[in-house]
Amino acid sequence: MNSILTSAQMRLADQHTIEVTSIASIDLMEQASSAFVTAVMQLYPDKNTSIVVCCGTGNNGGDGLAIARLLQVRGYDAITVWIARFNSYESDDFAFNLSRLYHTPIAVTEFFPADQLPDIHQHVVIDALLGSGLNKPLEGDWLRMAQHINQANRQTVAVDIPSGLRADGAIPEGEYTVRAHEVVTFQRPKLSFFFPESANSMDAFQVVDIGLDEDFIESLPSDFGLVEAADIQRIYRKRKPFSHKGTYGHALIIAGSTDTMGAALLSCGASLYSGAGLTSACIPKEGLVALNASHPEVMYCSWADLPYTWGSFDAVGIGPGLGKACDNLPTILTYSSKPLVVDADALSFLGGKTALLKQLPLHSILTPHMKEYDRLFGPHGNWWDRVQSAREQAVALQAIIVLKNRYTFIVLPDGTVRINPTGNPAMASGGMGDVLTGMLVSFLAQGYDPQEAAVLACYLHGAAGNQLVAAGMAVVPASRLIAELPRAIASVGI
Ligand SMILES: NC(=O)C1=CN([C@@H]2O[C@H](COP(=O)(O)OP(=O)(O)OC[C@H]3O[C@@H](n4cnc5c(N)ncnc54)[C@H](O)[C@@H]3O)[C@@H](O)[C@H]2O)[C@H](O)CC1
Ligand SMILES: [K+]
Repeated sequence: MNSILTSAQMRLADQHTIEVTSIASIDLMEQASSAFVTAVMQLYPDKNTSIVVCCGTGNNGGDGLAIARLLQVRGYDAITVWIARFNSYESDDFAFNLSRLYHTPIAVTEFFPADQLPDIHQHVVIDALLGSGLNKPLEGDWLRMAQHINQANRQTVAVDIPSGLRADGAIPEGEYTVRAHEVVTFQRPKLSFFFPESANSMDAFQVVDIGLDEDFIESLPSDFGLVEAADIQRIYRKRKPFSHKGTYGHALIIAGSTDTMGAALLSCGASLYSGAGLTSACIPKEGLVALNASHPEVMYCSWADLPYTWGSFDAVGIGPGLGKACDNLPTILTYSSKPLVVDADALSFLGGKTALLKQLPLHSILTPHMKEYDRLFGPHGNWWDRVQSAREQAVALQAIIVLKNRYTFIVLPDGTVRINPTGNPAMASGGMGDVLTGMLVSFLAQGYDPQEAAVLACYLHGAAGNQLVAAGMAVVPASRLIAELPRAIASVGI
């Protein structure tokens, strides 16, 4: 897992690296700028590309000055530098890099107020106004400069973070920032990149290594970690050579109603294709023909039989398309001390029912999207607050909350958060959540503990979607994703 640091922790890592590896801070800036330039050269290989580097006077601006010089050294000869001199502050490394720049042919223009800014005719803008040192919203000259950059509508690449975007904490609605097509960020992604509100500030980001001490970074306590392929390799257990259906558990999906049988079928299919030894469906009888036609391997279990058969299931998921039958949830909760996967209609049913929520078996997995989450635990004005609330609820309920989005937040019972990086907009369509539920139940049935199952299911769900997009699909329907799951699993190990 790649821990994600707050801006204060990033500064610590910066200072630590300077002290322990005895690298001077100006040289660390040079390393960061060099890594940035390598990324820019890949984005814009044509050395005739005209570029304006807009610099503040702190270390983000210092990076900008070094980037301009290094680009010129590497053959880019249409470089212009603008400096936003909106106050008297300048960092030492900014000042040093400015003195270096005067030995180059690069044109430097300093702007005192921001109202004399010339039109931007360059092809690319490099945004080095403000970085992780941001401590208040953009206003006055800074705001005008950011507006000027955005109105020019050029290819914009931000250094470390779009100017005006905070690295962590709530992003207030309408907060103005430079809008970057690409952010080349140093050493670790910033937490705010994973929050939907950052979509107003950036299209994409890439992380470049600038040589900070990785051991130190990983030793810092962090509440947020980014799931990596290596985590999945560690969690995933290959199927055993002498094994049979009993080895991989029995999953039960309680789902579907006359009008919403598809949700049940998708969950059952996902359980089957994620490798559960057996999958049973507790669905209305009207769904049997469809179930047999779509997934003949899946068995049927009636509501009446549930009390007697309950003990034979290794894992149970409840909710997709369940409709009115959610009324049975309180009874179901009396059957089991095994963790449940609770999704969709079952989550809506639990909304406001605090006593019932507390009866959920320990380490149950709740899989709300934003609206379901707010229905469960009350409205939230922004994603930061929602995630903080999910951390409190996960601790209080000793549950795992899988808060679904472009980057799904997997909130663990100790209050820490794993951020899932896989998935893509081609997957944004109905039924995807039902598939995730089936996968979660399947991995639980196979003996993964709930935290492992949550990380594994979210990652492979997105990975399957990514594989289909890589194979040329612009849109990925949920039923197609199911068929891809075995291949996504195979990419981890057979
Ligand atoms: N992480 C690392 O190890 C490295 C980071 N580098 C770069 O350094 C910046 C952070 O630099 P810093 O000097 O701390 O802050 P900024 O340049 O972001 O800001 C300068 C200064 O501006 C003031 N300020 C903050 N917010 C506002 C505002 N809204 N309006 C006006 N003024 C504002 C405040 O006083 C700040 O101190 C990081 O992003 C990287 O780009 C290193 O170069 C390499 C190592
Ligand atoms: K910036």
